Amino acid sequence: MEARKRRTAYLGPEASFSHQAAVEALPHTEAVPLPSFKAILKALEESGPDRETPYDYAILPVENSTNGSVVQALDLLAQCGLDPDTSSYPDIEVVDEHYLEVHHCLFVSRAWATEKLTEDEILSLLRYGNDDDSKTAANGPQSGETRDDRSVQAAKMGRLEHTLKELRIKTLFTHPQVWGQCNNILSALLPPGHVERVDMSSTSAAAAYVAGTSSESHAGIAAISSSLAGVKHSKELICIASNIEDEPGANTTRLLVLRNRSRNENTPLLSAEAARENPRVKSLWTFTIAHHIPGSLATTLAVFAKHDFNLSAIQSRPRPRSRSADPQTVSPTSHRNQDRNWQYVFFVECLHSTMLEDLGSVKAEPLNLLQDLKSVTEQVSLLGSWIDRLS
Ligand SMILES: O=C(O)C(=O)C[C@]1(C(=O)O)C=C[C@@H](O)C=C1
Repeated sequence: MEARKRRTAYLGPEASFSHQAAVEALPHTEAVPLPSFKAILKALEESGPDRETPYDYAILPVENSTNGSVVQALDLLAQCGLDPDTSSYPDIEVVDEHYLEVHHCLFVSRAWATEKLTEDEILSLLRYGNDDDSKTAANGPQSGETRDDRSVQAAKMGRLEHTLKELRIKTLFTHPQVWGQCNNILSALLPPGHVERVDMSSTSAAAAYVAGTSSESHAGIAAISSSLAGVKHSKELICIASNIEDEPGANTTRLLVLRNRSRNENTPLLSAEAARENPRVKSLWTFTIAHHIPGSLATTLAVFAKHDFNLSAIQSRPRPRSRSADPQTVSPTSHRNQDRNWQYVFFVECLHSTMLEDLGSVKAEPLNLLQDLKSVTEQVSLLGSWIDRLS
C-alpha cells in the first residue's frame, strides 16, 4: 500500500506567509490551508490515532522581529497543555521552530490601475515591483548609504507618492500583524486619518479580496501581502511597491511547528545525529501562579535556574477564563470578576543543553523540572522542546 503523504495545516488561503513557512519547514508534507489559527489547532487536536486523514503537523506564527508577539496565536497556545480539565488542546505539542524572512508588497487591482495610470506608469510599475533597488524606497536612508543612494530613494518615494495619489487609495486590507511591520511607509504615505485599515484573516485573504473585486468595488483599495500572493493573482493584481516593511532584510517571523502527541507517542523528535550537531535545545512553558503571594513569580523563575534552564524570553497574557481559578474558591469578600479579569498566564522560553540523550531517543521532557514547578505554580505545562534553529 502506498504510504500516505503527511499533511501540514497552515493559515490560508494559499500564498500566505504561513504557507511559505510550511513549505520551507516541512517540504515533504502536503500543506493544507485552514481559515483561522483556531481552526488549525482544533483540526490538529482532532487528529488522533483514529483519524483517517489527519493533520500530522501545523505551523503557527508566534512573533515578529519588528512587531513583537502574535497575540492571537499565544492566546491559543495558552489553552494547550496536558491537563484535559483545563486545556482545550491537551494533545498539542511544539516540536520545532522556523524563522521566515517576511517582505511585504502593496497591491491594487490591475483594472483600477489601468483606469487611473498612464501606460508608461504601468510599465514602470511592473519593473519597479521587481526592482531590487526598491528595497529601501519606502524606508528612508539606511546607515552606510551615500547621498546618491538617498536621492534615488527620494525619487522613488516621490514616484510612489504620486502613484498612490493617482490611485486615490482610501482603504487598506491586510492581517493585523502587518500594520506594525510597515509602520514607516503607512504613516508617511497612507496615514490612518486618511486611509481606513481593514483587518483580514491573513495577508493572502487580503490579496484574494482585492483580486476578486469588481469594477464597482475596486476603486481606491489596496492589499498588503506577499509577493507569492502577487504571483497567484497576477492577472488581477499589480504590485505598486515591494519590500515596504520597516526593516527590509531584517523583518523575520518565527513560527512554531506543532503536532498531536497522541498520534506520535513513540516517534523520536529528532535523530541522535541531528541533536548532536546542534545541541542547544529550547523549551516552552506556560504557568499560572498565586498572584496574592508576594514573590511567587520570582520563586517560580528560580526553579528554572536551579535546573540550569536559561530563560531566553518571558511574557504574559491575560488568563483565559477557562483556566482561571474556580469561582467557588474565590473569597466571597473579593471583587470576584475583577480578580478573575486581572490574572495572567506566563510564557517562558528556555535554552538548555541538558537533554541531548532524551532528544536522541524518545521524548524531550525535563520531568524533574516539571515536577518541581508543580509545587510552586497553580498550573504548569511544558508545551514542547525542540532544537534551537538560531544556533
Ligand atoms: O497573514 C499571513 O500571511 C500569515 O501567515 C500570518 C502572519 C502572522 O500572523 O504573523 C505571518 C507572518 C507575517 O508576520 C504576517 C502575518
